[in-house]
Amino acid sequence: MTPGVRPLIAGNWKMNGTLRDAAALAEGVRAGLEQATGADLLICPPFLHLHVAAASMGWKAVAIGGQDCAAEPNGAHTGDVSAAMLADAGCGYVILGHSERRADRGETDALVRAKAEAVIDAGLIPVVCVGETEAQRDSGQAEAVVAAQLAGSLPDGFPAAKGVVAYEPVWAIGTGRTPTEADIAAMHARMRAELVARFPGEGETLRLLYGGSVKPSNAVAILALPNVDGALVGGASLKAADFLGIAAAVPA
Ligand SMILES: O=C(CO)COP(=O)(O)O
Repeated sequence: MTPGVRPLIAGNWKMNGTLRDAAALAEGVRAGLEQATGADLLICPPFLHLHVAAASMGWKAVAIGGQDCAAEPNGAHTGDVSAAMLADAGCGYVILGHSERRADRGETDALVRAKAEAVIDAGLIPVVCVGETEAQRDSGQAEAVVAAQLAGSLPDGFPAAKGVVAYEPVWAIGTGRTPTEADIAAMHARMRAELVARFPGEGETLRLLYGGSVKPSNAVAILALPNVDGALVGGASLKAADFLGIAAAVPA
């Protein structure tokens, strides 16, 4: 953790569940909130489940986020959802540039940057994801790849003091594999250095999340690492007890 920075535990529900499931999961998270945690909590349901999750949450105990948004503010963009629509639905955050979108939808750093600008314009906080593939790590390029993604994906107007960046190694997502603690710490130190150089005076307190096979059993060790200011959780965020168990790894 970074001294003086309040950690963020974020759940990315991806494309899972029904409306009923979303309401029950949000309710489960809300009901377990007495569990002590020193972290802010964020859940990111599918678009169609945002409203029911926000309503079930009581709209404020836990922040709500989208998993993506359009780069354009409105207009003739069939099938897209704007940042302003997400704000209207109760969102405070938007995940951008997740590796599944970079891989499945061909999202480039430039598109992620344009989306981040749209999110900032709508008054929301971007959660920008970066991370190397296994081949890139094996060939010793991991830090260079992540540094380039950061440079290309973050707009100059990135609200670094309150913005969020998530390091999610592609090969650790949904696989049960994680980098060593030393590798996570080294990557987060490199990212912090890049961010401080680009956003002096603000990059120091930007929340740097780790994501990729985080679960209650490894959360204490990962969240204790320097420059790890929270977690972006996929599979384990679909069970309220597991998500809250990860949040409980942050000392109250
Ligand atoms: O992609 C992730 C969060 O955005 C991580 O997913 P898992 O926690 O399922 O590995």
